[in-house]
Amino acid sequence: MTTTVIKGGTIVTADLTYKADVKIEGGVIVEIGPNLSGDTVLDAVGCYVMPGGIDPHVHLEMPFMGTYSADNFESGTRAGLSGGTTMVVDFCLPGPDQSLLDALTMWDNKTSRATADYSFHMAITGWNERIFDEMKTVVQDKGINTFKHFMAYKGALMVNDDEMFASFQRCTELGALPLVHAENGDVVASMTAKLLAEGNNGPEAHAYSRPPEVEGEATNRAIMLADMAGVPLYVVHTSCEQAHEAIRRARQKGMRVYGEPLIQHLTLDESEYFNKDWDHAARRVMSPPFRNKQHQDSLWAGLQSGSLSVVATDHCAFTTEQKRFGLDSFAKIPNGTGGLEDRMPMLWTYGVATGRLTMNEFVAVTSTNIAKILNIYPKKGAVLVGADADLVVWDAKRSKTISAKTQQSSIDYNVFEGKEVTGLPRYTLTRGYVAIEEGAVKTREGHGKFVHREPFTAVNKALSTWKELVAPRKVERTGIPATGV
Ligand SMILES: NC(=O)NCCC(=O)O
Ligand SMILES: [Zn+2]
Ligand SMILES: [Zn+2]
Repeated sequence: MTTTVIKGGTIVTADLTYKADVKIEGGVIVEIGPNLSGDTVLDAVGCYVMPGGIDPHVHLEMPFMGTYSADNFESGTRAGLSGGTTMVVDFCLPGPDQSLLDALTMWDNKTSRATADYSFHMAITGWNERIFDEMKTVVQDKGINTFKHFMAYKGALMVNDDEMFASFQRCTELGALPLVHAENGDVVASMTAKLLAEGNNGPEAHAYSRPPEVEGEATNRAIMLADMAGVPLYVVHTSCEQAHEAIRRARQKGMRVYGEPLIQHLTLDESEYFNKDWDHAARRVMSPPFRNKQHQDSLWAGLQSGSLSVVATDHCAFTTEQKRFGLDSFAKIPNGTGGLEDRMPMLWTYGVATGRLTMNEFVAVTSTNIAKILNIYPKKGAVLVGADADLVVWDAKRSKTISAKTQQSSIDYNVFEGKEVTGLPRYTLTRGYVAIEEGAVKTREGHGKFVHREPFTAVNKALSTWKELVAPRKVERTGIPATGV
């Protein structure tokens, strides 16, 4: 078997920075040390060698709001690799009354052209005995240990508290981790109707219909339900202080709750919605919406202090033409933005280069933390012997101006258009294959493989042991007074 050596670089992991070469054979790391040699040598002098990024929140070819998100598993994973992301996790969304397993077959069928590894979260969009039963198959046979719950999108993907609580309890039994999109869907529906009735139909009203309180309330509710079910919780796209506060408080009380801010919320603010150009504003419509600077500061602080764990993208890209479905009503603008290609360079530029994050924290929040949360560490998220050679050779001096004209995503704009980023891959390797080389795209369609994820043991077991210890117990009494005396 041929070998590849990444030579002369500085390895940066979530907890270490040191000079060493990395030798790869058969798609995995086989040796780390000085003066290694191999059949192919990749020059990493002056660069950092880091675990490839993992984006745990993407929607490729997602059926949503009467259309499909524009990037598929080929263009989406190609965009990811181009920016240093070597694995994505998409969401399998069963339709009303659809079997989870049938939905999974549909999602499997979308992936044949994936250029990087991927996995799925399974969405729970209703509740019945079949879902209860199939969750076990999903976890034990299909390699999926995460279940997503939408607390918003009333009349579509949304589940109610009783359904969500039942699913959380099932997650406890199965060693699975529930995820929530935390916005109060009833309140959003009511505010949307009011805004439209008052003639507020532009994209800016999307933000008015989903204030931070809507997110804070739902985040807190989900945390309380998870605590009562005795299960950890992962909150996707945490965008504001109210939601962050709920997560912070829960973590201080010892609860295992993970928060995931998006690169968009960290770097773009609500002023985008007041742009006079309808297309500009509509292209940035996503849920939750962009917030103000105070909320952004809160998210950065969360990443620094560890109360927030992961930076994702929620990549769900719609073309301008698709966004125009909502010309007469913001409620019909497909929700979602792109970001897969830009997450790592944007976070490096606005995080590491500004001193807000260390390089090791960068690796933690783009790769290692989520690998641990998803139970795929150290196969992914690590530079260790035996780990998959999903690696990025990061050139902190390489720069570019983000532009839709040169991006990999198939849409016709980029929400980060015009931003100067410094810090880009020199090479991106997916299981040892060099897919990106000095900006040249050499991705291989069909190279990407499904990443099987085993159920959780440690945290779920600890929580259920504790729950059992403090479970309600009937007090056996003697000398009970006779009735009627
Ligand atoms: N976030 C968004 O606006 N679109 C994608 C679906 C979701 O994650 O809520
Ligand atoms: Zn969402
Ligand atoms: Zn999403």
